Formats: sequence, structure tokens, C-alpha cells
Amino acid sequence: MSLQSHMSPLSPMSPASRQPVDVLIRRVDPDVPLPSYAHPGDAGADLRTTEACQLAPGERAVLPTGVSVALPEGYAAFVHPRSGLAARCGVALVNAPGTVDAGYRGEIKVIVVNLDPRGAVRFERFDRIAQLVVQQVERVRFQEVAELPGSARAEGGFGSTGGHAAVDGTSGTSGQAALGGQAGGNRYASVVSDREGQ
Ligand SMILES: O=c1ccn([C@H]2C[C@H](O)[C@@H](COP(=O)(O)OP(=O)(O)OP(=O)(O)O)O2)c(=O)[nH]1
Repeated sequence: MSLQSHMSPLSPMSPASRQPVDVLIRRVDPDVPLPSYAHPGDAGADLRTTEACQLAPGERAVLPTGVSVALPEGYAAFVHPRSGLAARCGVALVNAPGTVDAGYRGEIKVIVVNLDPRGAVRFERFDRIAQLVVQQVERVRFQEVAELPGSARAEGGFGSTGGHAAVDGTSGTSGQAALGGQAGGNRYASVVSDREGQ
């Protein structure tokens, strides 16, 4: 019997059909728990800080995780924020997602920032501060051409499809530049009309 004939088209692939990829890991801090997935099906394995740290509003820090890895060629790992810390405390990663290259053998670090305008955030040693997502990545050959092939989106970007009240084209020069200034066609009125049409 083929695999497809006894699986509904909507059923997820059986976990047994995808073998985990082995990744060599070394503890820089001998006591740190290894990164682990909290639930079956999770994409990210939690990373912990090996240093306690307190961040005032707006402050950032580069925190050590106590581990280094050797990823197989063709893979990279991405350091992602934890949504619970973001929603409850305003903690973000400055460079989210951080990229860990296959050739990197140093300790994985996490660049946290406290975006809460009022409250300080404190991390204790071994608190889970981020999650590591390991993915296959392509290397490409850039082929220079004089003209690119056409597409439906063409050069539209930076809010060209509307839908955000905050995109009013008036706050900040960098925003204006990104929207193509006054001629960008994405000022507040056009965003409102876009919403009314939904
Ligand atoms: O959140 C992060 C991001 C990066 N790294 C490590 C792994 C990565 O392979 C290396 C370099 O990262 P990246 O390429 O982002 O840094 P860069 O500023 O471009 O430095 P470099 O010139 O060393 O590539 O730093 C981390 O530990 N955590």
C-alpha cells in the first residue's frame, strides 16, 4: 500500500517519516541543560542564558548560552525570540532572527533588548531566553542580468498593499523614503480606504 493511500490529504506527515538531523553540540558551560524541544512538533529548541542579567527599559545585552554547535554543511540555525517573553515582558532580539552559520564554532550568543517603556526585566542563570530553529539553507549563484523578468508585485513593497493604519507616510524621514515619499501612493487616506473595502 502506498503511503498516500492510507493518509488523508490533510493529515500531517507521520513523525517517523522525518528522521531528526544529528547536530554535534559542545557545552561551554558544563552545567547548562542542552537545548530541547518543549513539545513534539516544535520548531525551536530553547536556549538558556548562563548569566543572570537585568535590563532597564531600552537596555540590551549579549547573553551567552553555554553551547556551541557544528551544523552540517547546507544547514543554518536561527536564533528566534520567545513569544511569551515578548508578550509579557517586551523582550525582543535586536537582530532577530540571529543567524548561526554552519562553520561557526563559537558559543551561541543571544542579543536581547528590553522594549518595555517602563519595567525592568531580570533573567536568572539558565532561564530560557530564545529558541534555536535549525533549517536547511540554499546557497545560490548570483547571475547578473540587465533586466529582471516581470512579476505581479513588480517593485511594490514597503506597505504597497495597505492594511496598516500606522503606515501614514508622515512619521519620520526614513519611513517616507521607504514609501517613496509623497509619490509613494501609500499615505494614510489610501490605507483607510483599503480597510473600508475589506
Ligand atoms: O544571534 C546570533 C547571531 C550570530 N551569532 C554567531 C553565529 C554566526 O555564525 C556568527 C556571525 O554572525 P553574523 O554573520 O550575523 O554576524 P556579522 O556581524 O555579519 O559578523 P561576521 O562578520 O563575523 O560574519 O555569530 C550568534 O551566536 N548569535
